[in-house]
Amino acid sequence: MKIAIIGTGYVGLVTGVCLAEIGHEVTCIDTNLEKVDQLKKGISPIYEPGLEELMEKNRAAGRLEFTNNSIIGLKDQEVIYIAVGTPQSEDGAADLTYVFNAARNIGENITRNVVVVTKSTVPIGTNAKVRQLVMSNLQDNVCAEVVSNPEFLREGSAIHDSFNGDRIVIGTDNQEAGDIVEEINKPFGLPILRTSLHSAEMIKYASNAFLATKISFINEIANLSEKTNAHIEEVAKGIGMDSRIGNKFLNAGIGYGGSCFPKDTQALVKISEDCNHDFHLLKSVITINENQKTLLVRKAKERFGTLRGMKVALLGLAFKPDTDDMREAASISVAHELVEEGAEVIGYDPIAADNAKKVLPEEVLYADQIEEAIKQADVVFILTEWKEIVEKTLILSTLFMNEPIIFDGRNCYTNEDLYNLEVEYISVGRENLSKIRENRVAAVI
Ligand SMILES: NC(=O)C1=CN([C@@H]2O[C@H](COP(=O)(O)OP(=O)(O)OC[C@H]3O[C@@H](n4cnc5c(N)ncnc54)[C@H](O)[C@@H]3O)[C@@H](O)[C@H]2O)C=CC1
Ligand SMILES: O=C(O)[C@H]1O[C@H](OP(=O)(O)OP(=O)(O)OC[C@H]2O[C@@H](n3ccc(=O)[nH]c3=O)[C@H](O)[C@@H]2O)[C@H](O)[C@@H](O)[C@@H]1O
Repeated sequence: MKIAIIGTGYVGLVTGVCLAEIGHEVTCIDTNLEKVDQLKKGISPIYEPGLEELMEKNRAAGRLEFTNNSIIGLKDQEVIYIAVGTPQSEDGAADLTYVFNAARNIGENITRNVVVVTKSTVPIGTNAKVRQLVMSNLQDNVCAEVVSNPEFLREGSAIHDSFNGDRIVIGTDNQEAGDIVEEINKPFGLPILRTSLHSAEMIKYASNAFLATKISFINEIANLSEKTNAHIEEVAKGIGMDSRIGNKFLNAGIGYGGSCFPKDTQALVKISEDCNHDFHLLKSVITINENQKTLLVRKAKERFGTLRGMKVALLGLAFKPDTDDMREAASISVAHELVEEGAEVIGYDPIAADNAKKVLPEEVLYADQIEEAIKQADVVFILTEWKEIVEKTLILSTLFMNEPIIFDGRNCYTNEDLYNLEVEYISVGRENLSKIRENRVAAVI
């Protein structure tokens, strides 16, 4: 099938690469000339293990190309995907400017009947507006039908998720258009759910809101576990063994960040307000998450009294491992609070440091190596559980710090990992593990 994709950001690129991999002829269009030039040279604008290799394989096979010219890109296409950004506007709503521009662009440039497939996360009712916009901008005597096909991939494992996801949702009020999109997706071999347009749009927001709720819930249980001497990993394991609850997304820590959970939860609150519905639960999820981001700063202040003049190494700056994405990363809130408290901040991230420099306070210094960050530090904060950070932090802190002290926002270590090491270790939702060790040692003596 001949397919165009409007918007070659993260989702557009991954969608294009995966559709080409299953045999379709794909043209990815983007208005950002610099991005298109990079892509034509085989350079992905996003860090994701394996993405560039798959992109190159399909470009070489002639199934994948990139352009910033939508007249050429949209000509003779049978199916056009919209994968442009839907960022958060000031009032919390999804900003649909890019989606509506893409819809107008489609209307102006299509030369045959098309199916327009929306991958972007959009509020309920948006796809109907997309169809109206396409139809009211047509230059030729052609027609367009719309299908909502929300995306559920995770950053850092997007290619894997596309071939191993739990479901593909195809929402449309036009049976024939839905059949075409179903046919396109069959080679992925995943369960396909057909729904109405509105239900598909709602499924995407409800999925992200539910996952965010799970995280805020486990974080509240973690905060309570600290006050009641329970151990959050044991608690999470115990509740997760109930198949009705499930064991995923129960990792307590310093909250969720990224390009989607924060903006999509805000957008769903705004969608609710617009229907005169007060979504109490989701508003609490957002508030809990905001508080959780700076939990380590509060713990450090409690431990030291003041952080003024202390050198704090922030290990891991991206919102999660295996990505260079800094959008809504906890490190932003943590670095701002630390600078306000008068601490000196040394940031380290294996991949995201360049992006971090654009969003962290200018007072933050950066280390090129994890060793360098830890050597300079009085205190270490773990913010992102990169493999390198988990493997090296504990041992390097004991080697290079006079009085090693680690505040771990991602619960990377167990009591066994700390065994025999002279390090003070403070994590989330667990009794101070180093204290447990001290008590055991005292008991033995
Ligand atoms: N990033 C993620 O992990 C996921 C994102 N989504 C949703 O997918 C959508 C896209 O997200 P990202 O890929 O992260 O966005 P992004 O911001 O990385 O990329 C959007 C791209 O669209 C381009 N663009 C904007 N208007 C255009 C136009 N009229 N014509 C051609 N190109 C245009 C921009 O230059 C940019 O390259 C959003 O609605 C997001 O909520 C859904 C699931 C996962
Ligand atoms: O709509 C989207 O953009 C995507 O948002 C998330 O994907 P992503 O943001 O890439 O990353 P996740 O792996 O879901 O992690 C999000 C945040 O939650 C945090 N998290 C995750 C899981 C957990 O148990 N605890 C926890 O704190 C992570 O550290 C991270 O900051 C969803 O998982 C995807 O299904 C969805 O398509």
